[in-house]
Amino acid sequence: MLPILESTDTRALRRLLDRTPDDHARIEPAVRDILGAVRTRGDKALVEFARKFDRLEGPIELSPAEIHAGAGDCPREVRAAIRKAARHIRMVARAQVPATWTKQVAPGVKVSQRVVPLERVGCYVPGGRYPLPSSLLMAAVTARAAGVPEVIVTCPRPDASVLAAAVEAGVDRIFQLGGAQAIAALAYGTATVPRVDKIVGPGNAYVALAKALVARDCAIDFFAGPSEIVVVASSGDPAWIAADLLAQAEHDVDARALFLTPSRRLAQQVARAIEAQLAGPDAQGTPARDSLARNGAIVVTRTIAEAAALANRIAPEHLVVDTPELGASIPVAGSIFVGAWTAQAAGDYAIGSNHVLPTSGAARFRGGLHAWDFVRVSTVQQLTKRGVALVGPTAATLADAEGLKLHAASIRARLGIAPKVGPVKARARRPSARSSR
Ligand SMILES: NC(=O)c1ccc[n+]([C@@H]2O[C@H](COP(=O)([O-])OP(=O)(O)OC[C@H]3O[C@@H](n4cnc5c(N)ncnc54)[C@H](O)[C@@H]3O)[C@@H](O)[C@H]2O)c1
Ligand SMILES: N[C@H](CO)Cc1c[nH]c[nH+]1
Ligand SMILES: [Zn+2]
Repeated sequence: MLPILESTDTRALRRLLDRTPDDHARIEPAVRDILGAVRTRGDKALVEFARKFDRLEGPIELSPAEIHAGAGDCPREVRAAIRKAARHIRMVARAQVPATWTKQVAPGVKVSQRVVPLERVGCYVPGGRYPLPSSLLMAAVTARAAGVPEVIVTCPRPDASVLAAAVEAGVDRIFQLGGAQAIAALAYGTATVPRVDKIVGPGNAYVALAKALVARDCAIDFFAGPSEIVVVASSGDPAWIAADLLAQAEHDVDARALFLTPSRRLAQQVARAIEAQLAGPDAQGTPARDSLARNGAIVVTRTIAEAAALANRIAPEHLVVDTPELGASIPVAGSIFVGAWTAQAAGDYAIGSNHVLPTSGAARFRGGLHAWDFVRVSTVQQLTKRGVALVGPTAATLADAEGLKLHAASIRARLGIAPKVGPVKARARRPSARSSR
């Protein structure tokens, strides 16, 4: 039975909150070794790791013919679902693309926002335990909606559904690579795998940590590791709450599922519902029981406000609440699911919102994958003679205040104030083409 903790039990609570489900320190040396090996030995190391961890047979890259043939093996109803989910994700992603605009700051002073897609992105698609075509759609459809011309996918074991999703999203190349080795290949490039501008997508602890370690050399989206869910509610159907918790626990033994409630009765009902559902056929052979035993809990709080404050401290990937007001009172979460009808797992697939989300507290500083992850937003500025006359003196005064005389001079030159010059030293005469003529 899932433990029911009291929020007044500060020791137990601290153990729960301080817990890092994906134990970075334990795996970091192995991840660093893999990154180093791929950096120095390229494809040779890639093939060794892919054979060792993912039983790769055949070449690393799938040909376009193999991709299309594989996609054709995907059942028709799954392909239709992929198409519909992609349509929703595309709709949301298109609405997210930042706008270009021009602002006349003052007469002759123009500032524009320019939005240019990244040139080549790498989407990591998990495939260790389950094939996740939905993760491919979330990353690649969004990249395409933002206008990225070259979209590359790595996936340790792409099955027919992943290949069908790749065709739907218009992916350019697929490499059968997983784990830290796939991340190293995308970040540094090898003879076979081209280096990308940015790596996006979720994965297990090895993948998420590898992304964090290459972030010095290659842009990444954010830390998107093992799944997390925090349900905060004082009312609701215990079986539905239990089902939402179990759904995320199903992903990984490192996944984390918590239920925070001021209602002791609901806490007990949810604990019983979890036990009943774990005994059912769908839960057999999944990591859900182990995941809950390691990282799951139900916490009975004194008030709903205390539960909300606790959730906010956790900064969960998925936050599920029973009312919109409660959702609004918890600003720190990757993605928020409101009301009993909003099955959180529907958002994993088909609502259109992105399921690639920050974990391990990364929701403190950002939300999920977004069209702006795939574009460069820069400003373009242009002054006329009148414009420089308007802003130039202000800029030059600030440059003087900073002691940056050459900054000031470069501006005043445009205001008709010639830069100060000193005596020019006579250069030693060297025989030159001109003097020898
Ligand atoms: N945060 C999000 O947005 C989000 C979305 C979807 C899935 N997820 C998470 O993605 C993860 C998917 O995990 P997965 O394992 O099924 O697939 P995965 O593709 O992420 O990881 C599989 C790879 O891990 C590597 N690996 C496994 N054991 C290793 C070891 N001992 N040493 C070195 N490398 C090793 C292998 O190379 C293998 O290819 C889950 O944790 C799930 O919760 C997160
Ligand atoms: N829940 C995952 C994000 O943590 C996304 C996913 C993909 N497939 C099923 N679920
Ligand atoms: Zn999920």
